[in-house]
Amino acid sequence: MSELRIGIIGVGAMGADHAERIVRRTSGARLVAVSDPDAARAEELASRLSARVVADPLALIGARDVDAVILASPGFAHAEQLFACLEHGKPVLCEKPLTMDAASSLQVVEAEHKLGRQLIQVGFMRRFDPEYTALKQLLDSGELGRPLLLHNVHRNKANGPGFRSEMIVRDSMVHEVDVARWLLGSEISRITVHAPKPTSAVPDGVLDPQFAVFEMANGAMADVEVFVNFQVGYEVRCEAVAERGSATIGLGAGVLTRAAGHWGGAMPEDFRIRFDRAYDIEVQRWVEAVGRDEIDGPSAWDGYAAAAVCEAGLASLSTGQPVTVDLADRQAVLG
Ligand SMILES: NC(=O)c1ccc[n+]([C@@H]2O[C@H](COP(=O)([O-])OP(=O)(O)OC[C@H]3O[C@@H](n4cnc5c(N)ncnc54)[C@H](O)[C@@H]3O)[C@@H](O)[C@H]2O)c1
Ligand SMILES: O[C@H]1[C@H](O)[C@@H](O)[C@H](O)[C@@H](O)[C@H]1O
Repeated sequence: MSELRIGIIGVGAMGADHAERIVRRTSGARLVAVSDPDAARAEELASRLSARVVADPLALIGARDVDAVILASPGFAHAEQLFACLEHGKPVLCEKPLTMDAASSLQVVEAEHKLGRQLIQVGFMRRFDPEYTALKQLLDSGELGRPLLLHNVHRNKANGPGFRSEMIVRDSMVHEVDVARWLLGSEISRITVHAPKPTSAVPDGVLDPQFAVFEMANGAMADVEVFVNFQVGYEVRCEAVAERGSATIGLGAGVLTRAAGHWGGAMPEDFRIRFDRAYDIEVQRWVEAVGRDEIDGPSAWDGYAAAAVCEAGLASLSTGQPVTVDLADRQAVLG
């Protein structure tokens, strides 16, 4: 197969990281074009990585020498750019969230379904992280019995003052929404989001941290703490409790030391370090799947289901009450 020619839209933190990944660590793929309203940022990256700049993201999607697209623009730009990818029949790896709300996410699912081929993969990279995949295999093996509970912790060192309460649900908690659906093999039927008195590190009105409880359709439950201004470092943990045992991941990436009355190791600064291997595997497998005219990871439906849960989560956040998730019937939508 000839090399997959990739265009990247949005080259901020994540898009620039993916650009380096395509150029330096992905086989069978080549970066040909980038697009970003920050022209200087796009120019700098493009000249460093020998790609070209296309000012208009929709023109990049339509370009004849772009076989596939990585969307790393902010979530509010995804819907329009996804529809353009579908229109041009271009496979797309779309960073989460799929779109900003359940209704537009469902429209994306329906538009893709009409085409009769899966072109959209969503960037829920935990599904490619070696620790998460080992946990998934262990749970699926049945060795520990039926999974009953999932405890999740998701902490970021810091986020700018513009990172509002709803973004903590839609941009951060959405990862654990997908993890719970994937690890427990069930949709989330009800969500409750609580918030304690916020950390003094955030502006008035921002609810950080948040604590959510997911009730799964199969009777299991999951909880998640999301704290995006933890100040210390990046920490993502998950413990599954099953009938005959439990398993925890995310405790000790790297060397753990015992010295001077302390036990521990280094903490990564952010997601690019903690999930570096997951992103590499995600992108490599996506490139190979596109060559087979397939996707190999979270689908548009997974992006939509997560959006529907987050929408219910936002409603719960404002009242503290449980909110039932309004999810379309999968069979009716996808046949
Ligand atoms: N999977 C993950 O772990 C992970 C990690 C970080 C970010 N993300 C996702 O990646 C996306 C980008 O996040 P980021 O942290 O890189 O943000 P960022 O702010 O660092 O970068 C976003 C870039 O998009 C550009 N942009 C703004 N509007 C645009 C538009 N309409 N079209 C194209 N580009 C536009 C900005 O100029 C900026 O360069 C978001 O969807 C975010 O949720 C995912
Ligand atoms: O967009 C980012 C990204 O998804 C990270 O993986 C997550 O830890 C952050 O909370 C979020 O803001």
